[in-house]
Amino acid sequence: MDSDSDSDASHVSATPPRDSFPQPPPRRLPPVSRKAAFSSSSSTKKPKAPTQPPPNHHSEEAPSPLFTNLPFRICEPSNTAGFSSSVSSFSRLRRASLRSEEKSKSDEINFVPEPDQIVAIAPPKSVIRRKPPNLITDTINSPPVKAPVIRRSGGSEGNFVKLNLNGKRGKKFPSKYKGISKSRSKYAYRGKRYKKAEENGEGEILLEEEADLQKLREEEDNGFVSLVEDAILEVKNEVSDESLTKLLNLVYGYDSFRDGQLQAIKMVLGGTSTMLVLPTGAGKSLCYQIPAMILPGITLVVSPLVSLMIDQLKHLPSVIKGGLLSSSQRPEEATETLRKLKEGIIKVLFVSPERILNAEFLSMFRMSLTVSLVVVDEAHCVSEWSHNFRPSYMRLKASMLRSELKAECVLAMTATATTMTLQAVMSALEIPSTNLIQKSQLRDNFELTVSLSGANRLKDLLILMESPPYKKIQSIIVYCKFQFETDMISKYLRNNNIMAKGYHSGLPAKDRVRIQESFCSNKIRVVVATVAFGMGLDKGDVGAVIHFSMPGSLEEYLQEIGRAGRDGRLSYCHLFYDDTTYLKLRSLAHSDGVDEYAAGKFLTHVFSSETKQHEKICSLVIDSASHKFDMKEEVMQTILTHLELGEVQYLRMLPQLNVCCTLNFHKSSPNTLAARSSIVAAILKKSQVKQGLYIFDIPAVASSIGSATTDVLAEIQTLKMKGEVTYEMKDPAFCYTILEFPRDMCSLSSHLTKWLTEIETCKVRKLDIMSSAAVAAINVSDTPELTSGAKQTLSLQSRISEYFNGDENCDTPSRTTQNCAFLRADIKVFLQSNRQAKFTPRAIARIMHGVGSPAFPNSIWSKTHFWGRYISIDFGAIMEAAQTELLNFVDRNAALAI
Ligand SMILES: Nc1ncnc2c1ncn2[C@@H]1O[C@H](COP(=O)(O)OP(=O)(O)OP(=O)(O)O)[C@@H](O)[C@H]1O
Repeated sequence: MDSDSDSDASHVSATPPRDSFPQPPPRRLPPVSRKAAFSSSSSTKKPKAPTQPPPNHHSEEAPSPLFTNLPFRICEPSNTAGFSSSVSSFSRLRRASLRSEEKSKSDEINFVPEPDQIVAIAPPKSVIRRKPPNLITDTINSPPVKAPVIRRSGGSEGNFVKLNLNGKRGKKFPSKYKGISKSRSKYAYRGKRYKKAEENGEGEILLEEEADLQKLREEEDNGFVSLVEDAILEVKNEVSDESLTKLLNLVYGYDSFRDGQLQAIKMVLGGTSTMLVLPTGAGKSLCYQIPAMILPGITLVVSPLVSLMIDQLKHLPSVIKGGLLSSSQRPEEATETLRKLKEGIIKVLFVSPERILNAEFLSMFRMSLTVSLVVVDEAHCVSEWSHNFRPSYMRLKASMLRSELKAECVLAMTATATTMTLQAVMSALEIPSTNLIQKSQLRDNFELTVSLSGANRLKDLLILMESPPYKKIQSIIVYCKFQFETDMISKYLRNNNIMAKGYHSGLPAKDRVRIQESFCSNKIRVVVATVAFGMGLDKGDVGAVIHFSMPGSLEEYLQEIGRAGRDGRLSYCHLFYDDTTYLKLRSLAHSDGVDEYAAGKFLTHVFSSETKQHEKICSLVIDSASHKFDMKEEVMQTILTHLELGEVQYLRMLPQLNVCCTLNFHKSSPNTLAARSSIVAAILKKSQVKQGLYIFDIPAVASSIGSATTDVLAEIQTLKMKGEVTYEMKDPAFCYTILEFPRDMCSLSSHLTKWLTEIETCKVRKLDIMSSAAVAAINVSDTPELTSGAKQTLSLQSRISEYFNGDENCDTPSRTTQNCAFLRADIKVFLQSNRQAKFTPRAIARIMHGVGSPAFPNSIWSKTHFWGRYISIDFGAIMEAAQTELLNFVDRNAALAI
């Protein structure tokens, strides 16, 4: 997304259409009933108190008179019934920006979960409640007893991830255990007492006192650990509701499981691969954390974003030791984690999909480690029909997990999957349909409203935020689509005395961490963010999520509103809808599409005759290939991954590399070094010498002597350390070795194009469905018995339910038109005035939609007055018209040439 992820597509510009759509009349906004968001599992439920409405995030107030001028009106929530969810239960290829998020974060990650650094001690009673991070359910009837938890001096939390960006070690995240800070300040005070006491000659007495205290602490630590051990043993002896609830209570302080948790935990403990669909904030993490305590081997958790992994690691209870491995980690960090894994210190390992099947990782598992459970978090990423397909998730096919990791049990978890996505995920992970646990995908503590927004959306936002209930809400996220919008909106809000900060993946990691922390500690009231903010964010008291721009799909909408109301209280989600944003997003949805012609050219290059040597290391320089085939980097990567992980394994991907190296010899002569090293000899043989500098292609050198590229890199690094050489590397490239040549290149390229076109169509359909749900909510008919907020909520709830449970492929009306009288004439003029360029129908359609591509970048093509002119005409229709005009153009020129 990364999103993580979080691409926010702001690199692509699209000009607004000349003709805007006629806009439906403005509607009014909402009230709704209040209801607790979660229900606990039946077996462990305490007798429920009569249903209480969830408390609001604001104090109630009459609607502001300001609202009379608005295109919408916000009413106070009433106790209207009908809020119970009848609902059961991004396909942008966002790898580049997800990677950039991973890269930028990698330098900041410093994993230091020392064993036994934190020890929580329990009172000598049998039931201790750890501080529950979030008191969500109405099932937690009694206030948790505070455990007298003490952290050993100098220790850190069990799974604390250091992001020591401001140099204030250990102050980045608030302690999970409030008691800890108290005890720390007690010791700080004791330290002062020591100084004084030493001065008074009483030092020895105090030292004795301290030793006693230390002993007591250790005894208490051991007390808690042994209590947990006993509870684990009890579950091992008999997996029952009682034994599991006891463990839950002891470790997390919760009285009961939420709906779906107990069932999932029991299935996993029974070794049954399970697909778990629970809404955002429902507590999916607990469904692998508890089994991880009980199962004998390691629990591997595959996560799409490093930021998400850090977050999950941070939130592991201290009794579960965790670790993290990602491709963006520094080698020392990875080595340290691997050491801890080998020593059995780590019980839960978070790993990126890229790392999970890497050779070093696998060899370790084959030799000594047992995997009891593989957890596929955000499992929708496995499917190309999801809103957030990650090609690297294709590595997680059950057959590969079985053969490579000997993993028998898989737990796949998501909050947002349509029936089609679920089927694809379950089939890839070989989870039988009977092993599906699916609860409503939408929590019922949301008031969902939509209003039509015109040219002055900023003003609309301000009016909304200054009106009840938003006025009194302490914690708000405003989502927008483009990075520049985050700065613009947050500045506007600040100028209007609302404490707001912008957040997007382009910000330095340090700033992102600071903003998230300030938001979590309520120093910032509003974060204005792109999709980069939020995944996994577990801040209980976010009271409102406002969509300044519409999301690209109902899945994205659900994920983003899912940041609100995680404490179970009624929360408010408002969406500003406008046709301009819808059309811009629709155009962008076409930016990853590929024509058969381009796919064929690409495949021919990948399997070019030069590379017809098995096990030869081939490379594809990203920039030049991207320009040559007019394909974005992430699209090329998707195709290569498909060639590696599809039905036939045509190639094996190798780590990406800067392939062109320029070497300067300083001390010994090149020949002297070549006599000592076969790698240097190969370098001399394969180099072009320019002005005394040796320029060579690393994969070519490695292939010539049957070595790996990493060996060549290691050799030149060693020479550099000895002062023998200096070097520079450029041209990042995909590297691969060919395992099998396609027998029929044409059918392979047509198969690939069909697949990529289906993904493109799916993405556009998701956007149309989102738009249609928003417009339906705006147009919801007036019925006197319900307030407009309640009606809009019901309308959106039913659309969401239909979408996630029904047929996603059903026809959804598009808000684009099929043709325009001047289109073909304009394409003709465009071709005549740009005779020098070689266009494809897709390239012309992109220009007419105002979408840049590697070969036709905005920086150049946005200057033509055709740029974005036909954004409201269906992309496919423009491609067809362009195809006809291109053929006419070629015929005409051929005739002229004769
Ligand atoms: N049985 C329970 N009782 C009370 N609180 C719980 C329970 N289980 C989990 N929680 C709390 O619910 C919150 C959300 O949990 P978690 O982060 O696992 O949700 P999630 O389902 O993974 O959400 P998302 O999909 O948005 O990441 C956490 O603060 C967690 O401690």
